[in-house]
Amino acid sequence: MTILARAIDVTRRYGDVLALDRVSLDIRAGELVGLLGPNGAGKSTLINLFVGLRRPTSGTVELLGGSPLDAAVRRGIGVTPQETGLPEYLRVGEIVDFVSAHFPEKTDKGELLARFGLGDLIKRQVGGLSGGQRRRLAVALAFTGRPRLVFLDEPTTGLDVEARRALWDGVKAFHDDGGTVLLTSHYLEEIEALAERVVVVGHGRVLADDTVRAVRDMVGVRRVSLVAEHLPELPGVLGSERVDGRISLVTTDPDRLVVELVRSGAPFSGLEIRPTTLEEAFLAITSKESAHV
Ligand SMILES: Nc1ncnc2c1ncn2[C@@H]1O[C@H](COP(=O)(O)OP(=O)(O)OP(=O)(O)O)[C@@H](O)[C@H]1O
Repeated sequence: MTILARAIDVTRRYGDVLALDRVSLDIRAGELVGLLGPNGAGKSTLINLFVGLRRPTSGTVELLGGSPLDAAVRRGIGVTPQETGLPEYLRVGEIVDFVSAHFPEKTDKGELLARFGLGDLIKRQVGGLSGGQRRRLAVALAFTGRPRLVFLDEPTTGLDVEARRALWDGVKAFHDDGGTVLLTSHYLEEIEALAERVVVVGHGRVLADDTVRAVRDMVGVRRVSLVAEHLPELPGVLGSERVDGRISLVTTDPDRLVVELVRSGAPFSGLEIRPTTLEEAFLAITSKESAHV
C-alpha cells in the first residue's frame, strides 16, 4: 500500500527536552490514524515535522514521496494546527476562497461548508461565529485544496457534543472518499469513533501502534462489575470503584478474580465482565511506561 508519510528513526530535541525519541511511523493511503497520548507526549511535534514546520534533530521525515520542506509537496496536504487565528472581518466564504486560491485543485465551497455543518454561514463574518463554528471552519480549511493527506491537531478541543459530531461527519466524509487523515486527540471516544488505527505516544516514544481493538487486547485489562455489600481482598485488582451500588473492579485476570470471588463465599449478584474502553487501555499503557522510567 502507498505510504503517504513516513518518519524513520526520528528524534527531535528542544534544548534539553527530548520531545521525540527515535520514532518510526508510516501513514498509508486511505488510513484514518489516531495519535493518542498525554500532554507533552510529542504529538504536535510529530505533526509539525510531517508538515514541514519543524525539522528533526536526527532521522528522516518523508511526505508524499518527497520532503516536507518542499512547498510543492506540501500543496498535497491539509493541516489544522491546535490553534488558529482567522481574520474577524472576512466572511466565511471569503476565507475559503482565500485559502483555496493557494491550491491548484479546489474542493467545492458549498459542499465543503455543508460537510462541516457551516452551509448556512457562508456570508457570515468570522467575528460573528461561535467558538464551535470557528473551530469547524478552521478544520474545514484543511480540506479546501483537495488534499491527499490531512493532519488535524486536536480538532475538536472546546467543542460541545453536537459540534463535535458535525466535525466528525466532515472528517468521515473525506475518509469515505478515500482520504487519509492523521489526527491527535485527548478525547479517547473520538479516536474510538473515527480511527481504525491508533498510535499511542508517551515520553516521545511510540508505545503501541495497532487497531483500537488490538491495543485494548494488548493491555488485556477487563472490567468486572457486580452488586455486593462487601467484598474481601481479591487478587490482581488494579482499581475499584462503587457507583450506585455496583462495584467495578479493573483487572488483567478476570477468570482468576471470579474464581477467588466465588471461593470467598461473599454474596454477590449481577456479575458482568466487559472489555475496557480505550481510555482504560491508554492509562494502563502509559502507566506501565512510567513504571519503566
Ligand atoms: N518550541 C518548543 N520549545 C521547547 N520545548 C518544546 C517546544 N515545543 C514542544 N516542546 C516540548 O516538547 C515536548 C513535546 O511537546 P508536544 O507539544 O509535541 O506534545 P503534545 O503531545 O502535542 O502535547 P499536548 O497534548 O499538550 O498538545 C513537551 O515536553 C514540550 O514542552
